[in-house]
Amino acid sequence: MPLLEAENLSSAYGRVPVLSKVNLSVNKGEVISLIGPSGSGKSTFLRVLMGLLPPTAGEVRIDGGRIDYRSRAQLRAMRDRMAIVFQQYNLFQNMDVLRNVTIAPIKIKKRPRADVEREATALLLKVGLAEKHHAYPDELSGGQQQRVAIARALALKPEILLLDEVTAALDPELVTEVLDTIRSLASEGITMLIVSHEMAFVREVSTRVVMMDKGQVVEIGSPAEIFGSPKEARTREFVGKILRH
Ligand SMILES: Nc1ncnc2c1ncn2[C@@H]1O[C@H](COP(=O)(O)OP(=O)(O)OP(=O)(O)O)[C@@H](O)[C@H]1O
Repeated sequence: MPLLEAENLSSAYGRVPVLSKVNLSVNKGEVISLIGPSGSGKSTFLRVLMGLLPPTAGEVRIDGGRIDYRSRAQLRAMRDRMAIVFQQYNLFQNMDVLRNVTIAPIKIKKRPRADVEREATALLLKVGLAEKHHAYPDELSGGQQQRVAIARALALKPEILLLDEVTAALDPELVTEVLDTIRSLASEGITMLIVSHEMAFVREVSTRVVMMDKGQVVEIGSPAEIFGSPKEARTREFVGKILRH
């Protein structure tokens, strides 16, 4: 059974429709990338999956169970199984790196500090920041801050990690270090949904690629299919434009 499914999922900001009948199923261990033109609804799709925006039609299922977006308990349970990292890393400026990573598991999940700090140390090593436990965000580069944000998300032990254009705000020379971190998470088998404009990276790391346009899923395929022999004209056009860049 898929870990996460969206079936005929539609959503809107107020009266403006943004997602229209989106279907996707995500199996455990998959790395699925969402691509498509600006404004095609990729971020909105992640927001609905994270429970930040309700569907207007259709449904989301986790382990086969339909999420009732009117139930606070169900939303909380859903968010407990996922973590999202945004383009803006939004670290707590008045806390050092270790505290940024440990605060939610300690304060919200009420887990023992010693366990959480031990895990955080391992996570900071994994994202290449073992030396930076006691640095403050303003002492770090954008790439380092984004890696702290990824460690902070992983500290919540999500079953699915959602990454929303996490390298888009970074200077080009800092993008690689963040992509390297994501690549190593992918090789560990963490289930991920990625929105990214880094097409070479998407092609390399994804198990499947979802092409979106105007709030709809246009095509889903392997990276080789989507980038090498897309079936749909809109995919061909988008991929062609991007690859010519
Ligand atoms: N908070 C909001 N309120 C109203 N409309 C919004 C809001 N956020 C996004 N939109 C609109 O919803 C549509 C889809 O936006 P979304 O951010 O999901 O697209 P995207 O594919 O992620 O684009 P990008 O690659 O530029 O981030 C766009 O037309 C956008 O203007």
